[in-house]
Amino acid sequence: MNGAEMAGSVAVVENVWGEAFDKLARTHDVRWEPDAWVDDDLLRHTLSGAQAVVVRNKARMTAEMLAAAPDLRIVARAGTGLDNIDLDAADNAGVVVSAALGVNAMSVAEHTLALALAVLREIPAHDRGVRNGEWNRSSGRELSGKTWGLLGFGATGMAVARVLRGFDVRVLAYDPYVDPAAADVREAGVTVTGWDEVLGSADVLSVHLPATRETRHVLSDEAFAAIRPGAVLVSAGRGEVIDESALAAALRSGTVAGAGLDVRESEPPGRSPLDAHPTVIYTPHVAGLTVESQERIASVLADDVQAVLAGRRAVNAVGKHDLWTPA
Ligand SMILES: NC(=O)c1ccc[n+]([C@@H]2O[C@H](COP(=O)([O-])OP(=O)(O)OC[C@H]3O[C@@H](n4cnc5c(N)ncnc54)[C@H](O)[C@@H]3O)[C@@H](O)[C@H]2O)c1
Ligand SMILES: O=C(O)[C@H](O)CS(=O)(=O)O
Repeated sequence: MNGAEMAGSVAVVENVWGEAFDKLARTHDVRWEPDAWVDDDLLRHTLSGAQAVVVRNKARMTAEMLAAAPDLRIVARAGTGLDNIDLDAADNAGVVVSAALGVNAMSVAEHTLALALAVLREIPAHDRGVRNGEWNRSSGRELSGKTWGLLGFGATGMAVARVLRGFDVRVLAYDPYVDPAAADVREAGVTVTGWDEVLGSADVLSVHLPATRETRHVLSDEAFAAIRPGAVLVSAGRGEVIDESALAAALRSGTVAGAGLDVRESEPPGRSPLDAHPTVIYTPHVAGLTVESQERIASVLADDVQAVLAGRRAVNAVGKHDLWTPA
């Protein structure tokens, strides 16, 4: 197909991959600018004339950016968190926002378990030791028989609960927006309860909260003071939820025994007091990134982009419109 026959123009402004995106490029005029999110001017330039844009978690789709892209019909979010997209502005502009909600949840759940077990069994420290010629056979701690607390019981919290079925653990969850009587919640075998109970009971506390005005720094000095002493913390939602200075203090005092952090207050992070702590394990925001999840995400989003550009409804719309609605 030559440019004139293509079924619409698509700007890819962050690093996304998957076979379905490659297929989309055979029928649509796809402009790959994976670094365009870094600079607002470059992003604006890349969006000019685009009818669809594919973003991850960095490109800031603000009201101003949407206004600079008058041809835009759909913002396709290759992932879950929506903190970089002004949904109200997209709604007002008649633009569809499609997101792969829940599509990477099992990847996040497996990674959450991996981080918790790595902290409990001190795997990175042992690995470093053996490479340095040491043979330090100290005891780790079991997960069996313990209490796991989930902060946020949406798709990823629910997937963690599913993975935990293979372990002998009691699972508590804090999420005031879920109905404890809903069938999927009851079937998950999880007790949905209050903030204080989850904090005060959990031996492992995993965080699966989105970044919102309400969740910023909810894990503060005050919250760490309420945590069960010696708990392990895993952070797999958004870094802004945890006040990292408060976490560093909680690690120093021993309130928190160790932490597995996939997400950080700023990404990539600068040097941090957490770096010096031997029981802190980092991963670079990869909990949701697996070959399988990225293929699934590409598939659902490419379908939605194709649909909206052809005048059909998006299946994964998260805003007011599932069909482009010229403002
Ligand atoms: N580390 C990663 O790679 C990765 C991957 C996927 C998602 N995420 C992040 O994790 C977040 C959660 O993902 P998800 O798929 O479970 O999303 P989700 O929307 O399915 O679940 C989020 C849950 O948080 C709850 N919640 C919102 N505000 C709350 C509050 N103040 N207190 C308690 N609960 C609250 C909601 O009710 C919802 O049930 C996403 O928003 C995204 O930012 C990170
Ligand atoms: O929100 C998500 O889905 C994850 O944080 C992964 S990414 O899409 O933001 O990279």
